[in-house]
Amino acid sequence: MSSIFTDISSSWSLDTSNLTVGAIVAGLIVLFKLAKARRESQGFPLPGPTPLPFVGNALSIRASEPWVTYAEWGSRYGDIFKTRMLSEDTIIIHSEQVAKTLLEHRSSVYSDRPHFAARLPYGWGFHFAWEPYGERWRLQRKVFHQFFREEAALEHRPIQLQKARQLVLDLVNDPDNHRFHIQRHVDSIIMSILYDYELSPGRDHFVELFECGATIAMEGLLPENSAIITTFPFVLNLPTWLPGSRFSRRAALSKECADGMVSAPFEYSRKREADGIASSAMIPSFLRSEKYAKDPSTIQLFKDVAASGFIGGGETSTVSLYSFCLAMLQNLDVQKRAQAEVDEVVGLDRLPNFDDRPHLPYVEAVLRETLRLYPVVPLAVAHATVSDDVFEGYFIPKGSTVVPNIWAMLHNPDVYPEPHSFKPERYFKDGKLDDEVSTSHIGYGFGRRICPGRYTADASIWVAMVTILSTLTVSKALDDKGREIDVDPKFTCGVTSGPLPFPCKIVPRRADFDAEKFSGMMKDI
Ligand code: HEM
Repeated sequence: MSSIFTDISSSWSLDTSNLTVGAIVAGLIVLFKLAKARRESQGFPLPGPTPLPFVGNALSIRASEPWVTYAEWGSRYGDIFKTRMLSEDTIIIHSEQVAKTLLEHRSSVYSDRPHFAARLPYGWGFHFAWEPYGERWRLQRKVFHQFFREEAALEHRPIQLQKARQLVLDLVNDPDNHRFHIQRHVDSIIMSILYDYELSPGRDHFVELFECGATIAMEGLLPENSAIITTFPFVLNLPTWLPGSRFSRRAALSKECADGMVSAPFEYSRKREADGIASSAMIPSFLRSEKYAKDPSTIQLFKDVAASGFIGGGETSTVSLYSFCLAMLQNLDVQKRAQAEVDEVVGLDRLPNFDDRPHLPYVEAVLRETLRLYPVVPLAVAHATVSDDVFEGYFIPKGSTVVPNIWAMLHNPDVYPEPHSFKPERYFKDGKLDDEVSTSHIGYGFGRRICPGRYTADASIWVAMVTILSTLTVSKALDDKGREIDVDPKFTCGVTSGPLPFPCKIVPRRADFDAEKFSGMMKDI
């Protein structure tokens, strides 16, 4: 009897607790829906292409140039719209004006980064481009700023000048490997500034480490792969021997490379410092500061920031210079006019330097047009919101991924008539450079996340360009019958985009301009 009673009472109490739990859950759902409805009633949902079940809009996006698809959608749906990749929504900003309003004027809301599920498993916690908006990011940016802000970047000029001249010498000696020399030139600048490290001849082992880390990590950080990893996080934990375990295998390899690239060049600087070799580069300067250089968390901070600098600055500046070569090859008239300006201002007996810059407006316009026609980071780095927002009646929820389509902004025919043509003249009004026209600096992004390496990038690219213009001619390569090979450029697609290797001929502009004469001219630095 008592056991029956106990059974009944326990089953009754079970029912009661079931009911209670059910009521709480139902109450929570109602509350959640009410809260969501209240939030959403603050504004309308954003327009955008209708997503298909499961895949969203993924199948309609041009895989090799997603920014072109987004530009077409921008013309249809307006300056801000929403698209969906698998289960992830992304807000695309189509116009510069909206980008400035949201990412700059409301930067306290729009300066976060989306959560990339691949970031930590791929070993990329070090890179502050993907660090969430918060105290750690602020510290990283502050450290970086000390060495790369506008005035500090002036200190890099002797290195940039010397490396630009070395680049020309390398191109004279070995023109066929132009892509390699451009990349090496950019890497050598950034490694000098960060670690006071001179690249070894040929392939350099630190650079190889960075390349290995970046190549694998970029795969994981690509939006489509990131969407797969976010939607099916278990793919990162599959045993590496299982078929289909590609993501977990790549993550393990990526982490190994990332750990190496953060530590190895730092240890190189540490050893040189211990050997008493003085340098004003970023890491050696840090190692000399008694106050900070013994604290493990500060050491890690500097290691991470320096590696972020190499990753942020290597590929981007290389791609810009390579795009410049492509533009010169395809626009010989522009190249001739820029060369004539350099000859007139600099003369034929010396090489250009930074003091010449204000006197070379056409070269300046060539630089702007290169960064406009070939934006290196066409979709910037995605921003994210830290709180709900309403913009022109549209509701933008907290945690939204927000992507400025820099490519669309720089190809807007209302601002840049004939946007697909290379026309430096567009920046002139009444014979003078007109700063009103130029918004090509938006290639460096927006607001609190704007590229902190932009002053260094701008100076590195300018001095390399002007040194090439003063000494070399870039033109179409010839086939074995002596006919010019036309170039139909193809572009890479990732976080950065730039020309795939193309044939080209690089020759000294004057017959007497050989490596020996050139080496002599380099001595005026
Ligand atoms: C042509 C050259 C370059 C271009 C076009 C470029 C472009 C960009 C863009 C579009 C962003 C994202 C901005 C945003 O989120 O709105 C960015 C971020 C960044 N760039 Fe650059 N960049 C260049 C060169 C450099 C150089 C030389 C360095 C280092 C010396 C560098 C370091 C960084 C870093 C660390 C970030 C992350 C900033 C953050 O999230 O707070 N970049 N860059």
